[in-house]
Amino acid sequence: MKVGVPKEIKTHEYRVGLTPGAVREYAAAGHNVLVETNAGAGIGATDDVYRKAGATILPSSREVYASSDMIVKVKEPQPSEWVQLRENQILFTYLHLAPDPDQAKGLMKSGCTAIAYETVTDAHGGLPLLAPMSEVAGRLAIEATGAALKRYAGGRGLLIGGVPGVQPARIVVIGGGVVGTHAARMAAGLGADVTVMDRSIHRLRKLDELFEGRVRTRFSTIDAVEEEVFSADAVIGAVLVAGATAPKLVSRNMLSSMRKGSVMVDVAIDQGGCFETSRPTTHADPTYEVDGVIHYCVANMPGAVPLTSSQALNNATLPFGLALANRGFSAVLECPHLRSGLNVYRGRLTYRAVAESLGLPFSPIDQAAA
Ligand SMILES: NC(=O)C1=CN([C@@H]2O[C@H](COP(=O)(O)OP(=O)(O)OC[C@H]3O[C@@H](n4cnc5c(N)ncnc54)[C@H](O)[C@@H]3O)[C@@H](O)[C@H]2O)C=CC1
Ligand SMILES: CC(=O)C(=O)O
Ligand SMILES: [Mg+2]
Repeated sequence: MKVGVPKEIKTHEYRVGLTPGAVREYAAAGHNVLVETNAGAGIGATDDVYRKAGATILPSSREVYASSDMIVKVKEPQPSEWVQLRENQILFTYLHLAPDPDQAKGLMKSGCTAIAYETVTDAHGGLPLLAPMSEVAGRLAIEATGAALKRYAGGRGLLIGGVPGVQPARIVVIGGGVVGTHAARMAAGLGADVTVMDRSIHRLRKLDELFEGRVRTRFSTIDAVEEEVFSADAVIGAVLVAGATAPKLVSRNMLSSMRKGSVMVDVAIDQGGCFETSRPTTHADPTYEVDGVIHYCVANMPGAVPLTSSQALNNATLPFGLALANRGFSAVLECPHLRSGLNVYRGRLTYRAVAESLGLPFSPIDQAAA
């Protein structure tokens, strides 16, 4: 199969769909990998490094889209990319369609077969292609918190861990999955006073065992969220209902009872965000203020550390990408985990939570592919 890797064009997105190491694996399996010139610049991988790994370098994304049977990316295609996708072409990347009707319609119109990393499943009930970037984003969320809490950035002027004799920051993490666990680990490691909230008692039990008393856990009800948020110096939004728009757990009204200069980091922003006042921001201008509360809502946080992130992402995507390259659409029909990844097929939405969030018709894959 011809596998295309365009350069990412989202603002400050430095990751790349296939690292040179992954290209070597595809080439060894007999595939022809077409890489846009400079696609690996953000991770310091030159065109020559890609050539040595077995890739053919093409001068622009136009040639890559025109010549490839499958496109492997990181971020959702931008409008200039929707129009280059076509029927029978496989798109393998993050999509986050639920809060993005234009993207969904763009992909439907293209006729392509779009598999979203974030809804591919594994045998343990996890999301193996979301997990590595959630690990990165969870850890970065605490770095973002530390930066935003600084006085010159508009924050309260608190050091996350305090110092002996002075209390640390109170950090509340809503959602105790992968992002939440990694945020809690970083925050506790810095000496913060950390509470993780979740609707899953199973997750709370796991976290209680994992952190051995260094992190408090709390079942997430409306009352409990209110109480925790009002006394927090920072709130991390880390909830997910796979494929669907994130539930809004912190309302605009609640902000007026929060401390001025406190910080809200909405990692769930790529699914629309779990705070009513969240709107997507970029690494170029990551924060804004509402009612004296600093908001950080960058939708591609791992793009800031592309060396770590591209490697971690490729480790996870490689077996699925190779299955797609080896068997084409049959891999989707045969593998239940890739099947869960299918969001758009020949103009139809094939993921129920996405269709419901967008208020558009849902077509089960068997019906869409019949
Ligand atoms: N902004 C960025 O750059 C990135 C954003 N993300 C996003 O972060 C979010 C979280 O991802 P993961 O941690 O991997 O998901 P996950 O599925 O591992 O964890 C989500 C947790 O939220 C909990 N939850 C669901 N509804 C809840 C509610 N109403 N109240 C409290 N808890 C609730 C679930 O029980 C689960 O434990 C996703 O939207 C993901 O796309 C992930 C990576 C990068
Ligand atoms: C998960 C995601 O949206 C990202 O890594 O940018
Ligand atoms: Mg994102």
